[in-house]
Amino acid sequence: MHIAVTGNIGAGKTTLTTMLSKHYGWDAQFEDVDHNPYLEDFYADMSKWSFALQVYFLGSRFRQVKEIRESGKNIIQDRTIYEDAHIFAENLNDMKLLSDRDFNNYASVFNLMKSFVSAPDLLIYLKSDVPNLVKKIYKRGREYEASISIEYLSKLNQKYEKWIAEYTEGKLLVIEVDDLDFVEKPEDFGFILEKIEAELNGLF
Ligand SMILES: Nc1ncnc2c1ncn2[C@@H]1O[C@H](COP(=O)(O)OP(=O)(O)O)[C@@H](O)[C@H]1O
Ligand SMILES: Nc1ncnc2c1ncn2[C@H]1C[C@H](O)[C@@H](COP(=O)(O)O)O1
Repeated sequence: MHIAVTGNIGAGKTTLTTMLSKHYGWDAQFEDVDHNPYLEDFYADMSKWSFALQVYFLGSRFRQVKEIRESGKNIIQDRTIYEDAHIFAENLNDMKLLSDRDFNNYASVFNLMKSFVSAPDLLIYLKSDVPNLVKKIYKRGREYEASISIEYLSKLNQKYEKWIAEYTEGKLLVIEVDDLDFVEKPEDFGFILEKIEAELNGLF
C-alpha cells in the first residue's frame, strides 16, 4: 500500500510522515532536502537555479516512484511527484522565474514519466493557511528558507487548492491542520489516525 502526505512548505508533512511510519511500521520515503545540491542556491537566486532544481527533484522523486513499484511494501511518502510539476514548476513559470522554454522542456519529460507513476492508494492533504505556514517554517529554522516570501507561499497555496479540488486519481483525505497540534497533543494525532483508518477500511 502506498500512502502519500501532501501540502505546502511547512504544513507538517515530514512530521506526520515520521509519526505515521512509526505508528504503523510503514517504510517512510522523505524528500531529498538535506543533501540537495541546489536548494540553498535556489532560494538565493530562484530565476538562476529553478530549472536545475526542478530537474533534480523530478529525478529524485521518480527514483522513489520506482522503489514504491518494486518494493511491494507499505510505504508512506512525504510529497508526490505531481506536486513538483503541478505546483512548484507551474508556479515558477507563472512567476516568470522559469522560462517558457525551460518549463516546456521540463513538462515534456514529466509527461513521459507520468505513464510510470501510479497514484497513491490514499493522498492525505495537510491544509494550512499562510500565516501558520510562516510560523512553522520559522519554527523549523532552515536558514536558507528565511527568504521565502508571503507571495510565494500564497501562490503555492492557491495551486494546492486548485490541484486538490480537481484530484480524482485516488482516495483523498483533507486535514485542516491549523487547529491541530498532532506533535504535542496525542488526542489530535488520534483524530488523524481515526480519519485515516476510516479511509483505509477495506484497503488493509
Ligand atoms: N500540527 C503541528 N503542530 C505544531 N507544530 C507542527 C505541526 N506540524 C508541523 N509542526 C512543526 O512545524 C515545522 C515544519 O513541519 P514539517 O513537518 O517540517 O513540515 P513540511 O514537511 O510540510 O515542510 C516543524 O518544526 C514541526 O515540528
Ligand atoms: N519541486 C520543488 N520546487 C521548488 N522547491 C521545492 C520543490 N520540492 C520541494 N521544494 C522545497 C520546499 C522546501 O524549501 C523544501 C522541502 O519541502 P517541505 O515542504 O518543507 O518538505 O524543498
